[in-house]
Amino acid sequence: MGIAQLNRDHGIAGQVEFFEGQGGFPFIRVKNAKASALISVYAGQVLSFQPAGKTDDLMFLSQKAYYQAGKAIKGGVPICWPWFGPDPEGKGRAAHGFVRNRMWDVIETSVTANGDNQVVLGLADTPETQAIWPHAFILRLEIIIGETLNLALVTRNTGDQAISITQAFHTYFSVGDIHQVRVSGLEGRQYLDKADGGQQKMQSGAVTISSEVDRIYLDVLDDIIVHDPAMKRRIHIASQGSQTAVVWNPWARISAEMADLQDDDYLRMLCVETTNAATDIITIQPGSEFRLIANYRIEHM
Ligand SMILES: O=P(O)(O)OC[C@H]1O[C@@H](O)[C@H](O)[C@@H](O)[C@@H]1O
Repeated sequence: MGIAQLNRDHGIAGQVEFFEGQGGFPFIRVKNAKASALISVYAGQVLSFQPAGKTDDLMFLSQKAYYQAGKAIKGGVPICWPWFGPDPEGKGRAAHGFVRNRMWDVIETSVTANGDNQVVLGLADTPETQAIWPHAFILRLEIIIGETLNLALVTRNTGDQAISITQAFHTYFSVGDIHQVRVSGLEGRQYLDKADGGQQKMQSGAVTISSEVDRIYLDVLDDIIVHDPAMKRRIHIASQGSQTAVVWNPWARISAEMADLQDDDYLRMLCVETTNAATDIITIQPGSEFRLIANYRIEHM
C-alpha cells in the first residue's frame, strides 16, 4: 500500500504521519504532547522514542543498519518471533525467527483517552510463513506512545493445534558510556552465560559490562533498571508475560565483525531484552492468545 493511501486510512493530522523512509520502507512518525517516535512498518519495529522536550533517544539505531527486504534492522526494538535465538529445531532457519525481516500491515492508529497515540501493526500467516513455520497465527504489535513507550506483542493461535513459541523485544538502548552502565533488578538471579558455553551462574550485585555479555536471566520477577550516569538518566523496564530477560553487548571484536555496526558501537548500545527464552516457553491453545508486554520509562537525573 502506498504512502498516500496509508495517510488517508491511518494518518492523524499533526500526530501520526506516514512517509517513505530508508530503503523505501513505509515509516510512521508519531508526535504528541508527551513524546515522539519513529516506527518502521517493515519488521514492525520501533526505531526511535524521545520524550517531549528531550533530545536524547531511548533507542540505539545503528548508522550502518540495513534497510533491505529480508534483512533485520540493527537498532530500536526488533521483534524475535516465533523463536528467540538459533533455530530451535536446528533446521538452519534464521536466528530470532522470521518477522523482524518482513513487511507488516498497519492495522489501526488512534488517540487514546489520555492523549497518547496507539499504533497497531500486524502480521498473519501466509503460504510463505507456513513453509517456514507450519502454523496459523495472527500477530499484533500494539505500540503506545505517551510519557512512556508501551509495547504489547499479542500472539493469537488461529490454527487447530497448540503452538509453542519463544520470543523477545530485542531492544537496543542508547547508552552514554557502556563502562559506566549498571543494570539492576537481576541481583541474585541465575543466568545462562552464552558467552561462556551456556554455563548457569548466579548474578551477584548489579550487572556491569567490561567484555562480551550475552546472558539469559531466569526467573526475572522485578523491574529492570539501566543506570546510565553518562547520559544522566535511568531507563525503567517493566514487563508482563515474561520470566526471562537477556542482556547483550557484543563488545569490541564482535562489534567490528558485524557489518551493520560501527567498530566502536558497543560503547553506546546495550540490549536488555524482555523475553520468553530458554525454559520460558509459551504454549498457546487453539483460539487463544498470549500477550508479552514491555514498558519503557526514562527518568532523567
Ligand atoms: O541479530 P542481532 O540483532 O545482531 O542480535 C544478535 C544477538 O542477539 C541477542 O539477543 C543474543 O542473545 C545474541 O546471542 C545474539 O548474538
